[in-house]
Amino acid sequence: MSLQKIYELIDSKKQSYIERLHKAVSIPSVSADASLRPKVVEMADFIVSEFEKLGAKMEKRDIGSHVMNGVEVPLPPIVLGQYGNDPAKKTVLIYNHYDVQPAKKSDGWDSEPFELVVDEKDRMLGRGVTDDKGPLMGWIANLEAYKEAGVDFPVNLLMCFEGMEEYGSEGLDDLIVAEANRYFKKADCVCISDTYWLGTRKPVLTYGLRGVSYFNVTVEGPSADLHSGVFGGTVHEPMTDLIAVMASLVKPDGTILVPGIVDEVAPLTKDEDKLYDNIDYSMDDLKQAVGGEINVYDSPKDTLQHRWRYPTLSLHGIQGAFSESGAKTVIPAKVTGKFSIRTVPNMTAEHINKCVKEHVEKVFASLNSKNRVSVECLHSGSWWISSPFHWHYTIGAKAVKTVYGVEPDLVREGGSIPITLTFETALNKNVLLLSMGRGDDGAHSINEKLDVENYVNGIKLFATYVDELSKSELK
Ligand SMILES: C[C@H](N)C(=O)N[C@@H](Cc1c[nH]cn1)C(=O)O
Ligand SMILES: [Zn+2]
Ligand SMILES: [Zn+2]
Repeated sequence: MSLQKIYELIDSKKQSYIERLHKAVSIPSVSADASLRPKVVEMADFIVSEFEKLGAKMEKRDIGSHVMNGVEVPLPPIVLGQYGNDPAKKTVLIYNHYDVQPAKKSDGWDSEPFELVVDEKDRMLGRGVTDDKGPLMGWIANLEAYKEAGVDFPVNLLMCFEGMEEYGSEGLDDLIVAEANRYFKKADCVCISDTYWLGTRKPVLTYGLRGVSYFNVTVEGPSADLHSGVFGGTVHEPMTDLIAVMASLVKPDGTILVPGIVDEVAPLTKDEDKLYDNIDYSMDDLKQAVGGEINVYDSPKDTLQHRWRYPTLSLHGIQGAFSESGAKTVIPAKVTGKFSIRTVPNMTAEHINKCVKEHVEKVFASLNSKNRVSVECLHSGSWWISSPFHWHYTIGAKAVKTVYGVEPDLVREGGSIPITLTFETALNKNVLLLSMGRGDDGAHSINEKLDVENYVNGIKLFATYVDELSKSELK
């Protein structure tokens, strides 16, 4: 009965939830841009103030600084929080991130990325709406809904929000390990909402993530950019060398060409293969999500296996290269290629680093260039895999069934949340990934969106999840 009251209240407060997300989106908390670091801190302050208004005890933990492009920059704080401390109640630790990927209107957005708009299809557009400000605002709305409905919040909440997830979660590991038996001691389980449904129709529970190792490969030679008419063909050009190195990493069909990378990949067993048989996903879902018929594999099974359980290597960009419109005839003096490898069980960061370094140096040597090359791993985070048959997933599935009327699909995610494994191992507690947005939300892309329906139902899902957790025997 009280859940029904909360659902009605959530429905009636929809507009105010959209307004709160609007405010959050208007703070460009881009962790990868050092000049926007004050905005990341402003976002932390916004979260603290919203939770404090509801009576939560919040604090900001300073975790020092890091070096970005040769400059020392303060890291944004980790926001910790506590709501309720009743020994008779269960305690869940929630994690979200308040930083976002970079975005510029000129990337191809139809609207200003840092101004939330609701379109005619009732979709909210703006950077971070689905990744991960919508889910974070969803938790605030959940607390608020219980309070306004006059219903006692059924569990104790511990909170951990970071502002560096999109940049390798720097500094968070140490804090979690240090606080595992202090701030986080009472946690019975961990809930992370930073993933998406597989498609657009069916809710999911996510029990696996890939890891990520992100690399810079830099080629430099001349002391300054050169005129290509004067020097072209008479000097070794860094960009030509870099393109040769980048092209040696991966085939157009996605096959990784770095020797040794796949050596540690766990073989696919028959039982694991069967898990892919009944998942609600079609080639059309892929086409819709990417906006074109550009599939490498012809079956959903192969597509999902290459998203979830095989490594992939993607090329992201070249820093220092001419990239404006027009026709500048320059030979760039120093260029840095960026690529990442998504990792899976049982790959290790050490082995990947070694393989990449050896390969790049070998390919570069074969070019007989007089330029210099260097390789750097910017960050690496581990893959994570759990059991979807744990009691925590059972209550998550019950909550999904209550809100959506269907059993969730049990899925893995091709993306990475580097801190998940740290939570699981340091706290020795189960982690559940509870998704709010849909597979076509366009996280990290232009026109990132979150359907208002998913936002509202996501808030109801959080409300139902804490209710189910309060009734659970934790086994
Ligand atoms: C799945 C999650 N919402 C996400 O987007 N994670 C990022 C993490 C990351 C790592 N390096 C940079 N960002 C991702 O998977 O790309
Ligand atoms: Zn995210
Ligand atoms: Zn992200």
